[in-house]
Amino acid sequence: MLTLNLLEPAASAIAFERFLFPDGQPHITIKTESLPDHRESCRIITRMANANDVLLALLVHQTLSTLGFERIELVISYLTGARMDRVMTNGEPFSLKVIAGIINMAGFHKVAVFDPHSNVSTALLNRSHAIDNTRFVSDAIQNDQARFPAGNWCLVSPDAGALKKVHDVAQVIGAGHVVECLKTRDVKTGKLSGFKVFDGDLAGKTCYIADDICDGGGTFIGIAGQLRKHNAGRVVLIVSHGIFSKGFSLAGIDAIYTTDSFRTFDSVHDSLTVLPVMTYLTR
Ligand SMILES: O=P(O)(O)OC[C@H]1O[C@H](OP(=O)(O)OP(=O)(O)O)[C@H](O)[C@@H]1O
Repeated sequence: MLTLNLLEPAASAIAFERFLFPDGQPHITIKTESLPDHRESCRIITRMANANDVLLALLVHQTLSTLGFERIELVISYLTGARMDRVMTNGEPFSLKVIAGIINMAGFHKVAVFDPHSNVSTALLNRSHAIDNTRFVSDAIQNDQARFPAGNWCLVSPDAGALKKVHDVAQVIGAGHVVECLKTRDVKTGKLSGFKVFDGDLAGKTCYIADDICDGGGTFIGIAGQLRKHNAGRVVLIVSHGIFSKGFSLAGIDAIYTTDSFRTFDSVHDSLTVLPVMTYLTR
């Protein structure tokens, strides 16, 4: 399908130029000479890491629609607001509902979201589906084992939110052992506590923690500390969306695998491997 690729402009079949006006407003000019005469369907691929990304996708939709495209699909590598999938505390917004409402107004024919935080994203976005993290997690484990051959290994679910997804991944990739963990986040302060590992002696197994997002990394530092108490071997973090707001050095984590779904990485830290998200967005 004809694609306008905001993630990788050089690979975009529909050519464009994008820039910011001096007041910060995003803008785009589509090179109409790159468009076919027959304009039926097309797809926009983008990250929605902030409000300007959301606005730009809507501007692109409006432009393509004006240029004659009837079926316009949207592929989102990272969806801002996906973590605010409920009203956390009285007086706070249900951000995901607001953002989904804005995207819905554009009337995309189909919307795909890479590893959304929860199924509330696809429940709120019209005609949407999730692209799961199975292929990414599988690639990360293969990549890691090629570099550090591991005898025994297990998949780790760091908290209740990740549990179902980790079991789904384990089934597809044939992971025999899933370690279930818990943490508690005080939604008023963001403070983490109560890290628990519901398993016995891990006997030096390599532990692959799989989750959607690493923000500050507190979840994974806390769980890695507990895994070590259970005699874990290498502890490896596999997260679809790497924010790394407090850097890439996470105590107790030996290696990190992520994608460029949320951000690009100018220089890559020794322990960090970035797999291109584009590989997982289209089949
Ligand atoms: O790197 P960190 O700063 O620790 O944040 C990352 C964690 O936060 C998110 O879950 P969240 O704590 O929002 O819990 P939830 O699954 O209950 O929504 C995410 O799924 C990770 O588990």
